[in-house]
Amino acid sequence: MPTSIMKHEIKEKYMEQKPVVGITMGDPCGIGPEIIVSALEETELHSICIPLIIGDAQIMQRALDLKKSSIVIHKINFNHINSIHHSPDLINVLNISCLYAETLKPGIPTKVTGLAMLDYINTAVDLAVTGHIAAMVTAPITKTALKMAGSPFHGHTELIASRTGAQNYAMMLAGERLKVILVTIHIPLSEVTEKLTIEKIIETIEIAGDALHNNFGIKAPRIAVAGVNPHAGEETMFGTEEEMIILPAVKKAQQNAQSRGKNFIIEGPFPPDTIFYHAANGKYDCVVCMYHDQGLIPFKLIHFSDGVNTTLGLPIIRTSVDHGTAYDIAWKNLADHQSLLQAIKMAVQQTNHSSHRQCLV
Ligand SMILES: NC(=O)C1=CN([C@@H]2O[C@H](COP(=O)(O)OP(=O)(O)OC[C@H]3O[C@@H](n4cnc5c(N)ncnc54)[C@H](O)[C@@H]3O)[C@@H](O)[C@H]2O)C=CC1
Ligand SMILES: NCC(=O)COP(=O)(O)O
Repeated sequence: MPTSIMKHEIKEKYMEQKPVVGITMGDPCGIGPEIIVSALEETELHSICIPLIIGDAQIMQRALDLKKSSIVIHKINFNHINSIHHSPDLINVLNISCLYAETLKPGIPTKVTGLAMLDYINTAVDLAVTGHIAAMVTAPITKTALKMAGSPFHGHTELIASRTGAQNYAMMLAGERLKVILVTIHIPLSEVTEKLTIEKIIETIEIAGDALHNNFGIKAPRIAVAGVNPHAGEETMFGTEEEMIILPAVKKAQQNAQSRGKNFIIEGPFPPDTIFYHAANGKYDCVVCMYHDQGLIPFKLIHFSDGVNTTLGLPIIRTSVDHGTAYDIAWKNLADHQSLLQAIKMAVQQTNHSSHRQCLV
């Protein structure tokens, strides 16, 4: 057979194949299992990927019952990790825990559920690192349960970074209109200013620029850097962090971009009360935020239902819902699955854009 035809056939086959996306089940007492079922009922999802739920088959069955879904569980264990099926009528579950659905209380975190959540996340990371899945998507966990289970990590981000050995990583919340990236993540507000360093801000700006270019396909990313004080300090009247830390970081990041041939437009520090308005209206592709709520409050005002949380700077692809476990509505069939759907789509998109290993079955 001529080589050109063989190549064509191989390419055709490759195109038909879809990335396996591992979806961690999250907190069994929260909305994770039910939003996973709702997302998997969207047939469009099955045209772009093969979902593999990393969790608990019995809990997933209970979620299917809650949603009155006709999808059938295909239970997989570790020894048969490659026996994944591709059909919108079934749901592949890598059965990691055995939590006995009927004993779980919706909305009540426990050490046992915390340990299970940790297992799902660690397993997904390992599967991604070894190339068994192309990307991992996380359903929400409860940080208290993680703590009860003895984990030193505050959230997925820190845990996954540690397990993959990533040193320079950042949390980005991404939506169509607004993207924010955080210099500090899960720390008390009272510790924010002491944790801000020129190096950390430069690193976050550069992670943002690379991700906007490589993962989101933006040729010349426009990055706005927020101040931390009212009116960005206003000539040090309301704080010195802008003069002493943020402005030098912006200047150095601009120099680095120029000397490395990166087409980044980096500006700031800007007064935090107006910069999000400009970014959401198209002037910037991303706002670099000094602390968690500075970025997440404007982000969730715009993107609560369809926003995606993604960890950048990892050797694997990880996206997540932007919301938490919503204990107040858990197991009541009220939760919106749009954020999870977008997170899965973004993970697939990142497998197409990035140099991360593709996993296809
Ligand atoms: N990706 C993750 O694993 C995240 C975990 N968390 C954790 O979740 C737990 C609860 O956090 P909260 O601050 O209460 O935030 P939350 O996002 O769980 O809930 C806040 C409000 O939004 C509503 N809500 C959240 N998601 C919804 C959805 N999909 N559909 C409809 N309504 C929804 C809830 O009912 C509640 O009224 C905490 O332990 C927190 O640390 C919070 C954010 C992200
Ligand atoms: N607000 C974002 C959040 O708490 C999620 O954190 P992580 O679990 O993705 O690290």
